[in-house]
Amino acid sequence: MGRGRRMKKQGPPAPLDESKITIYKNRKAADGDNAKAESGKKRRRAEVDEDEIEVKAVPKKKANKASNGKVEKVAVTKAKAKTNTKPAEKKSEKKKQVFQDSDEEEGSDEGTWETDDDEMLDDEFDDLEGVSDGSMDSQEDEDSVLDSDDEDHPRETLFSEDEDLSDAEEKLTAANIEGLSRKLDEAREAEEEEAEMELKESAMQTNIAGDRPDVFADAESAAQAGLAPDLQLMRTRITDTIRILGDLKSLGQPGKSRTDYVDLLLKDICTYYGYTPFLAEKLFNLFTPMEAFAFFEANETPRPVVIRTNTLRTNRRSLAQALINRGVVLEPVGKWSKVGLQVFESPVPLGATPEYLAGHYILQAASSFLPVMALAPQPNERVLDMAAAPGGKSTYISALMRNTGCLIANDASKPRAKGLIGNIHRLGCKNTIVTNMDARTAFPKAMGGFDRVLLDAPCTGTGVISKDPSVKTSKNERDFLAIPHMQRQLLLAAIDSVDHASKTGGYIVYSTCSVTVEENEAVVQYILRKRPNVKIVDTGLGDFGSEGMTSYMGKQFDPKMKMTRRYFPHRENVDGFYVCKLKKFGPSPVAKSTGETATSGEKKADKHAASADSTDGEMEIDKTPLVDEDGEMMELEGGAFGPFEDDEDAERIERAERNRLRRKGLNPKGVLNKPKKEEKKEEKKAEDKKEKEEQREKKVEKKEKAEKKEKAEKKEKAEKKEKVEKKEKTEVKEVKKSKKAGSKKQ
Ligand SMILES: C[S@@+](CC[C@H](N)C(=O)[O-])C[C@H]1O[C@@H](n2cnc3c(N)ncnc32)[C@H](O)[C@@H]1O
Repeated sequence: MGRGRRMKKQGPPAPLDESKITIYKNRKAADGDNAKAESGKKRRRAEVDEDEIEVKAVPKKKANKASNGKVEKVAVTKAKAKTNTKPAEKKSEKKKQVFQDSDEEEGSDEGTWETDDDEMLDDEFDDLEGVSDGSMDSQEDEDSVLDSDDEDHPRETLFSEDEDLSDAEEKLTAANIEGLSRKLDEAREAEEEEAEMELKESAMQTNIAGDRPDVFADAESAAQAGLAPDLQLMRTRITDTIRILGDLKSLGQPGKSRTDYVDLLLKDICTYYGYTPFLAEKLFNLFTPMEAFAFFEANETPRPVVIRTNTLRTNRRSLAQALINRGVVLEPVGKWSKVGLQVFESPVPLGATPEYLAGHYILQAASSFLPVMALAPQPNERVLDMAAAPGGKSTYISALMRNTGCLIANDASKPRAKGLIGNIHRLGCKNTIVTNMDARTAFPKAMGGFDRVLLDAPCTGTGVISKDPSVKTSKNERDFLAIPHMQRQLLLAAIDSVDHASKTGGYIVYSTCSVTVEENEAVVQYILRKRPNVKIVDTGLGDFGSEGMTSYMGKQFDPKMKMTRRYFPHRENVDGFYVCKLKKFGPSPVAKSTGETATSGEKKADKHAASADSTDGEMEIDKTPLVDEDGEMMELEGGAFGPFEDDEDAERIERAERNRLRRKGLNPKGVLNKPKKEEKKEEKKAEDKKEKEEQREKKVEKKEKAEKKEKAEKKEKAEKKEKVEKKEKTEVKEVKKSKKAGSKKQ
């Protein structure tokens, strides 16, 4: 799992600039060499002291030999060979067994491990405290993660009391300062050298040294040649175009506008990375050209493998110790979490170890810890996880609640709900009830009054393209209308299911694994308008991640949108994610037609509001100004940003559908009307069929009745006949008897 060794530590990034991109490329080019060099290096291994958990550095081979009695061959994934490797080829680098998807796995039942509960729980709750304190890790030098120089960074400290490697690695002592600075100098020199080489190389390829690069001529000649695109040249053109866009005045061709360059860049991005023009543009618009490039690049590499310690069964130190004993190379995921472990290398499949089967951990992307940390569920609360399968977040919630109170883990998909049940059993969550309902209509009708609700909404998945590259081509205009529509309905139901008077909570966390504004800030903006009884509050996730957007493409959002958090693969080296925390401070508004007032009982009001809003969107909103807990007027409308109306949505969806058909070369009228005619025909057919069936049923009934009657008549006849025969027989007998008696007398 050499690739794991190359993985960047998860944490805030260094600022992006052009040189960063060059470095990025160099790093890739150098990966091959580095990987080789590294395989020869000493590897991290550990031995665990009986009393104290200590991780000691042992040469890899030696450690393996010690544990297995022979030298194990440690798989080293080949680093990407060249910077110009086609992304599709890069992806063919299949994940190893160790990357098994926890979604699929239904675990065995509870294990028999006994752990020190207090210790585990303290560990976990320290974590939350740390989060709300806002103490976040700063970006750590990649080298500090990848290199395990035994002398400079004694591994004893890895899982020592504070459970954090980074502290130990960052600590300078008189003894190691010289070694450390020499190492840094060497690394910088090597990097500079490589950057220079790279520049020379790319200048040679395009003959642009010192000139205004003519990327258009380059593209044209490539098109004229009629050959398959040269990906190496295309990549160079992409970086050149980005460079030109950064200084159009001095680098741009006369007569060419910014739009011309952006169009060319988007075209190249579509070809190079394999996106549809629609999605490429949508994602490109989120960033500066240079950052967009970094984002598209990051989508081509897998994120680090992370496991979450299940504190209901063990603690992170014990788990790390057990896995290290199996030859797994790992380290804490970062200061921001005390339950996450980043796995660099594993000779055993992580989804099949005895610890896994005993429910000591779950394979879970680091970013998906964040919504649960923001939710901060407390022991003895009533919590709802609206879209819970396969249960990564539900099981974490349950652990934070220390298996007390009650967690409703709901999912609309039955097969996925089965996987959820499996994980809940394996991880030993005893405070959890699984339900299988459409949350849009089920909550709060079926259940309400929760202290906290998590809505980890179904989304387009633009944050997890590295895991599911099909998103690049499968998500269209229609999806970006229909999915946000569903997200809004779900979020309204989530809000209405919360008890605003909860003594401990009253919070809703909304999250998606998508980076688009339509699914994130725009959804939140919509519900702020529809539910003036909620406000955005701090997620408690500190500085990790970036602020939510307060404006986008000329639209303004609520200024508090800044408090929501965004995470990106190229910035934090985690899956793309969005987290928003809301506080409900009053009952949900009610429909005026009912004459019900907001004071007539919150649960009743919420229930009504949800059913009205979630189903038909016809509800009238009580616009009575609301003040927040501090007596301040709420900012509700989010400036110039227009409302999202359901009717408008329907129209947009129809328009998108018409465009889709036109693009396919079909006549929308013909196609869209056809189903209506066919629908009528079908309806008629169905009616006829039903009628026929009814007639047939009647016939059968009649027949059955006739048969019954006939049977009864036959029976009656037979009985009568029998009676007559019996009577005749007795008469004959009597006659005979009397005859006999007469003859005796004579
Ligand atoms: C992003 S996934 C949830 C992942 C989950 N929170 C976890 O951490 O494992 C979204 C889930 O929403 C479910 N879903 C989709 N529509 C739903 C609805 N109307 N009501 C409830 N669940 C829904 C899907 O079946 C899917 O499992």
